[in-house]
Amino acid sequence: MTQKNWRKSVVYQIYPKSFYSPEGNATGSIKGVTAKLDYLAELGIEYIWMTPVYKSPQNDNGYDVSDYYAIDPSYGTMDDLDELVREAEARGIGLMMDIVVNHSSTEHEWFQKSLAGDERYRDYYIWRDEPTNWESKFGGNAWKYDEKSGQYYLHLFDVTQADLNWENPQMREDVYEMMRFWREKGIKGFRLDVINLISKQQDFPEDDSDGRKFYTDGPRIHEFLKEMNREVFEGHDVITVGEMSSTTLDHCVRYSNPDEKELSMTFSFHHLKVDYPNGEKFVAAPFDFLQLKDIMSTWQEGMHGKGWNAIFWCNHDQPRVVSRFGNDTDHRVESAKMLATVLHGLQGTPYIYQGEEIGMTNPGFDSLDEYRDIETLNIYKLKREQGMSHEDMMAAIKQKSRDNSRTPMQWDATPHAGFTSGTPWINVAPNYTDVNVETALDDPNSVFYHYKNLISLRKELDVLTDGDYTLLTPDALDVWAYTRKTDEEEVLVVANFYGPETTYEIPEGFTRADVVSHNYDVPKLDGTTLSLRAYEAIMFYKK
Ligand SMILES: O=P(O)(O)OC[C@H]1O[C@H](O[C@H]2O[C@H](CO)[C@@H](O)[C@H](O)[C@H]2O)[C@H](O)[C@@H](O)[C@@H]1O
Repeated sequence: MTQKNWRKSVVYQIYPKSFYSPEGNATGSIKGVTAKLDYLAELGIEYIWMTPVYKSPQNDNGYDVSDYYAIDPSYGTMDDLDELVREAEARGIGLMMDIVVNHSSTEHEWFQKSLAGDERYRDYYIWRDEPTNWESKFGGNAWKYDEKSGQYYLHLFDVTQADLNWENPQMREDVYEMMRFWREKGIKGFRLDVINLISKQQDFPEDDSDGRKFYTDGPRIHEFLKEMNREVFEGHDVITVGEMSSTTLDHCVRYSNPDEKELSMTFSFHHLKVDYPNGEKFVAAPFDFLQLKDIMSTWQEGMHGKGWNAIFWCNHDQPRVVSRFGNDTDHRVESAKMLATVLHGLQGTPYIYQGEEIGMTNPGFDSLDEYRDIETLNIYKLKREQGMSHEDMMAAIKQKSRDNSRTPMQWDATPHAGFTSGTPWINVAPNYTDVNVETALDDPNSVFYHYKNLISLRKELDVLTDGDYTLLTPDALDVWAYTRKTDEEEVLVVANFYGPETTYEIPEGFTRADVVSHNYDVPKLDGTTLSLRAYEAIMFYKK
């Protein structure tokens, strides 16, 4: 696939644990992904990003890798992976692997040798005589004491996810060698987990906050990524996306500017914190629409001509977007299509998270027993100890838990949504009898076909790839309207983010005949006055 092509491509994210189990197991498998490739080809996506399937104790669902060269038996075998690569390639789909090298599992051989004081491996992790007050992103202090050596190791995530020491050149070379191994297997892309956290400030100071300023976009990050590019990517047909935790626009321009030779594109998360009052995730709260438009517009303008955004509403760490920024009760279909239109009109590479293309919703679990995620369970315990009530905490979890997106993919209306004939590892969302792939494929007006149209428009209309972005409605409390322009072409996207009907004066020159995507039958357009019904979204295109 050429450089030109990937900028017109759409990536589909698969969380294999919840995708499909043809074997009838509690968890999905690699064979389950292969079995559904025709469905993905029908949608029109060109890459699959598959979250980690390496050997792992699964404390953080595979983001705690204990062997980077082996497939976890719960997912199948290396032969299954090779088959998936081949079968995907036969359908014009490239497989992207998830590389988790900010940390490894404490069960990894490297950490076990480090723990034992092995001369080579001790320094593969970050050991200190004294801890700092840095906080783990999953709650509690980020350092764990080891009695044997009398030292502390750093874990920015779970205590079983020890941070690797990127200052050690031999460790870095081992990581690059592992990545080359996957590249040689025919992997067409790498998604790099929290990659902007790998370079820590080496004096490890105390903080007046949680410590993130001392390791986010850290002192040697660009040097490390340039080295990784030289050692693994350069001259090869692979695309790369860095997951950038709490990053800045300036850093993302550098990470993804082709001249810098670091990465193809970056994920940033600021637009998904517009429902975190005072930066607090675990509080139930409505989202701030003005802030959402402002943040996404800032990133559209700031990256244009300089870097490249990975654009997304959902992933395996986020609630379902139709429940979050749409309306998953009275207007599920309209609002799912509206959100798709707004995102797929933007510049960047769109990522669709499994089930988003059929408008899957948060499951609405009320009981803590139904949640599985390590972050959710850790934070519940911590916040309760700090005095938050069970009711407030459950309201927050119901809205924010990462498990909202991890319920099984809804394939059909049979028991467990056709995900497995066994008992799934996490409950299926109760609405699976209505919201499922089979129903969506049978309905020409479904959310699925709306996504399919948007994916094919990206391939057809160069302006969606190249055009600049202008926000037309910064202050409107309900409408998001923007244009994308090149010298030859122009796109106008207008969306009502709420239920009540509203009006918007569109720029001169667009007519009903220019509509290329719409979630209602006929636009209510009178001259330049557009009346927008609940969650109505229209994309106009003219040359
Ligand atoms: O919210 P941010 O600070 O901007 O960070 C972005 C996400 O980072 C983490 O996600 C990834 O790393 C975790 C550890 O490997 C893993 O559990 C997760 O599944 C990865 O996607 C964090 O856990 C997320 O909540 C943040 O959204």
